[in-house]
Amino acid sequence: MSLADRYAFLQSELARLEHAYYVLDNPIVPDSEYDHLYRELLDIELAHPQWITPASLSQRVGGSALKEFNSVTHVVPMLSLNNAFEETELIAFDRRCREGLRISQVDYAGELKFDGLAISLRYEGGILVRAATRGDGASGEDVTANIKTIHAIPLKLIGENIPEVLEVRGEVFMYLKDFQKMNQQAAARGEKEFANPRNAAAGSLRQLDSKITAKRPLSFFAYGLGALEPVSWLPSTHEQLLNAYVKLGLPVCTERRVLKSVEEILSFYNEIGAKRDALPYDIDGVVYKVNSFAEQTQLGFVSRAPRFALAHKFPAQEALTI
Ligand SMILES: NC(=O)n1nc(-c2ccco2)nc1N
Repeated sequence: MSLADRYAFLQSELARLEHAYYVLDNPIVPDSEYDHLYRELLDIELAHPQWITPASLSQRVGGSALKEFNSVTHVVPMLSLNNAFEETELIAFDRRCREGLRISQVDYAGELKFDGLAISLRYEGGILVRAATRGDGASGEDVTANIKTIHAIPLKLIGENIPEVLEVRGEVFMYLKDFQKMNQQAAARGEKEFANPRNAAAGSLRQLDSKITAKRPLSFFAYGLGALEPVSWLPSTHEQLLNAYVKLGLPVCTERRVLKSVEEILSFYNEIGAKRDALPYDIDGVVYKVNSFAEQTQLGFVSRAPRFALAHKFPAQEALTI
């Protein structure tokens, strides 16, 4: 095998090992084996810097610190969700959808509402080229260098069905165990501790020096779509979109299912509410989205929030005395 072939093998093998560890939560090799291969990759790049591409795993830890964040316009606005707190609001939501669509039954995609930071990832030709915060929904901050440090986010999409342009929307968050460990280490060093995982994620993404972000245990779940070319790539439903994301190597939470009635919506809400304290990350509710994209388009948006989606919030968790 030539050195160039060895380099190509290392790139794909390290990406495969990362995907198994950070996306499937299923390590294939011990950390020492991963570190050994990674060091070999760095040695080859030292000898052949002209071979380095933006998708090389060595590019996860960026270069020098930024002076400021550039602004990014969201061609497809990043919308917020209308909130519901009471069962009556759910029933009204389902009725509005059925009446708006003039049908008697609507399928909803039910998923968790992660309590982190909404982010838009832009992939061109399957390569991660830009990442931006939600901002005011119309424009956000370019946090590409910081996002590239998150091992759960692939620098390169995998599989045969990769669209030319794909903007993946999702949430950057911190697992509770990683958050607690980070705070313990900060306390041991006499440094500031974060109040909660959401603040820790937000503070980590706001770093102008991505070397600091690289030290923070951030993760990501995909749950939405922004720009897409060609639009023919889009499957018919939200559920199928998330299944396609899994095939592209993106992390998608498995705690999701199609709900076919208000009764099923309520049992999903109650089931998640009952296991909320046992989840490995913070959530502040569940989200229902009309599953069919054709029906979503028919329902459209009111002001800044979609008519076709609703967040159903849980009561605020009593402050944990850590
Ligand atoms: N925060 C969160 O988990 N979200 N947020 C959305 C969303 C926001 C706008 C459209 O979809 N979906 C999920 N699961």
